[in-house]
Amino acid sequence: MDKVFIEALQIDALIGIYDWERRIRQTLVFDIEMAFDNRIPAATDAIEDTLNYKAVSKRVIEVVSQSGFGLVETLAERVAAVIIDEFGVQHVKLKLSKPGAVRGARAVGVMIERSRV
Ligand SMILES: Nc1nc2c(c(=O)[nH]1)N=C([C@H](O)[C@@H](O)CO)CN2
Repeated sequence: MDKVFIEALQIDALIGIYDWERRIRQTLVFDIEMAFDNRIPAATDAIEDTLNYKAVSKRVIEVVSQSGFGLVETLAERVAAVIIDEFGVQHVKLKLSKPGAVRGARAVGVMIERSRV
């Protein structure tokens, strides 16, 4: 299946389980792959026929900026659900990285894949 992707989308959010994390905003990084049949927009050359990565990015920024979960797992699940429910995506692969959360690691986080049921 073809994909539409968003790579290294950086968004500041309230995230984390520790007290000090509840008082600051941290930069999270999202890599998102969304299944989509690109032959349709390729035939029409019309933005209306695409899965618009700008529109998805804007909505993800909105959701993440307004969120305040403890775990990255919870936030990843919420973002995947929004992409599937609001943009009609059949399958999404999402990597949520939390850079600098663990000393010695460039980033930690989660990778999930979810499908429309
Ligand atoms: N699997 C997870 N492990 C941890 C998380 C998390 O969200 N998922 N969060 C933390 C802390 O918030 C950490 O990021 C602070 O450095 C620890 N482990």
